[in-house]
Amino acid sequence: MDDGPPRLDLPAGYRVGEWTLNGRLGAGSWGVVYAAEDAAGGRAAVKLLPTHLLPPGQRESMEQLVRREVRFSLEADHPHVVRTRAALTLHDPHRPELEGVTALVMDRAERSLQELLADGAGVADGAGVADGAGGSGGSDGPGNGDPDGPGPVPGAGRVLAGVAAGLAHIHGRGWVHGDLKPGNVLLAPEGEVWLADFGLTAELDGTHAYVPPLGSLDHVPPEWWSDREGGRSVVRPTADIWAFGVLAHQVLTGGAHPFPGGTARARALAAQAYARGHAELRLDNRLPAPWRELIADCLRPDHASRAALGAAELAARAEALRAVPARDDAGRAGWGGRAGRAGKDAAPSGPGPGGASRPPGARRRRRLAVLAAAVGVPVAGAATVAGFLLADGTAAPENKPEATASAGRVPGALPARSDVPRSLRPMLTRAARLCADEDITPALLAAMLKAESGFDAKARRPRTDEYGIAMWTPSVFKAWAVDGDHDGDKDYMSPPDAISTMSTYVCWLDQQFKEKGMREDMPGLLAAGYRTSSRTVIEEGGVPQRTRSHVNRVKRYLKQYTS
Ligand SMILES: Nc1ncnc2c1ncn2[C@@H]1O[C@H](COP(=O)(O)OP(=O)(O)OP(=O)(O)O)[C@@H](O)[C@H]1O
Repeated sequence: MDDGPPRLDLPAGYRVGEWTLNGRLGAGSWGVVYAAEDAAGGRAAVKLLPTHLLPPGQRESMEQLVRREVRFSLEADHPHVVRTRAALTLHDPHRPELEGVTALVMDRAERSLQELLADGAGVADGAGVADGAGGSGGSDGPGNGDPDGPGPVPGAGRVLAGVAAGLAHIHGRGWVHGDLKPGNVLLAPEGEVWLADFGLTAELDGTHAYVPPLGSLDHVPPEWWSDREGGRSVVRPTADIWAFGVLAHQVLTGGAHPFPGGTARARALAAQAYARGHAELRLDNRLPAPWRELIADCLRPDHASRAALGAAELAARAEALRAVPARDDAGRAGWGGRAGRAGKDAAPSGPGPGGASRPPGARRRRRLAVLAAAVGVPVAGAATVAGFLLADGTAAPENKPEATASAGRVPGALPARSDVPRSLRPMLTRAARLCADEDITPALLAAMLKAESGFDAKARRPRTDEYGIAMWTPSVFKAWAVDGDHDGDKDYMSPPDAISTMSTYVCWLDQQFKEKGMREDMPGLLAAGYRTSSRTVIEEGGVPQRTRSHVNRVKRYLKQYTS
């Protein structure tokens, strides 16, 4: 990163809309970012994008990028994407240099992943923005550092799971981020992980999009160098998958790039040699096996072979690995992050299938074993985004929702007599099995469906853009979609797809709330989160008033189904 030509030095106290600037946080290639506070003293960050200070030759394309950045920043809505609160155009007769500057007001992070890596290790990040830019400082690549050298960044698994979930959201919306690198991953004070910087984000037109040939040389895939049309780069979602592989390697090794070389250009050449079959992929030998497999899948040499791994599956696998110690030598695992519940159970007792470990505990053991087996193989139609998720490859007997290793009824299994349509029961059971957390039960899903649509597969509420049995908003569904009936497509009007997707989404909500210490009244929180968003529930510290009557209905039905 450099400090970019257009510098805007604004004093502390300067007002941008309702926000007061409070010192500069940093500058990227074409943006300057300031700390800011809103009228109530809330933290914010303001990014100024001063295209008009650029020479006329660059201005037009930069203006296009700024328009893109504004659009995608405002449209993205996911807990792992930085929230953009406003986009303003500045005008100040006393400061002509600000005329027409775009200001993006965002939630403020503590620092970027790049800064975290740089604190603990000599690290490679973006190497300039233009094709042909020189290298930035960086590591020499894999395996050649001190074996006791820099460890994984604190919370490596959590950070990577967050990045992958953000990416799954972006791809689910039909976009490519286009500039995934540690400098564009923000870490917030409460441990949140946010993807940021949509300057190179593009909407896919079919399978690909075109962007100016800009980006981090350390994170662009090998085909980036040759895939050009009319001076623009062809980008596909697999470019982000490659970038994730590089970034994951860096995060898990404290900064080592997966390809050898003292400069970004040299590392890029090494990646191209590998892509042409002239060199093997040699990942750092300290990586634990399941992470190594995932990174190797991300770094497959060409777009076509990489395309087997979609971002939703990537997110599911990263989520499953969040608790795997970030180094193979468990004694030294530099694991600063909080392990999730599955993490505690998955304390290593030796590598299992795919290198993952076997936890104690009957119900969870079976489920996590399935998960471990799923790691490293494509999990068609079953891998999902949420925490604690599994590939549901081991189908339970269809009409025996209660079937488990133990006798007796499982908490949350549907009673034999209830108003839940018979045809939905196996679906509900299978959907609940997608989530290994015991809060997510067939009974809870049934109660939510009844409150959402009254079990009506054709339900529609066009005014609020909600459809089908689980009342999905199509664009939101797209970001989470699961092919519940394995028919090759994901359709919010199809009950198996809608219900499986509801389960994975609710599973993820459950995890978000627990991470924030919210454990009381989980069915209420989940029903409210499903109606609004995790962020709304977390910000309001519980069930928002406006969802109370809906939530009470869900709880009433749940009581019927569990009493
Ligand atoms: N929301 C935020 N909260 C805190 N810091 C931020 C935020 N957004 C950006 N920053 C910091 O500001 C600096 C510059 O931001 P950013 O990288 O987005 O600019 P840029 O011009 O798009 O950069 P580049 O194109 O080189 O990636 C970075 O160091 C980043 O850590």
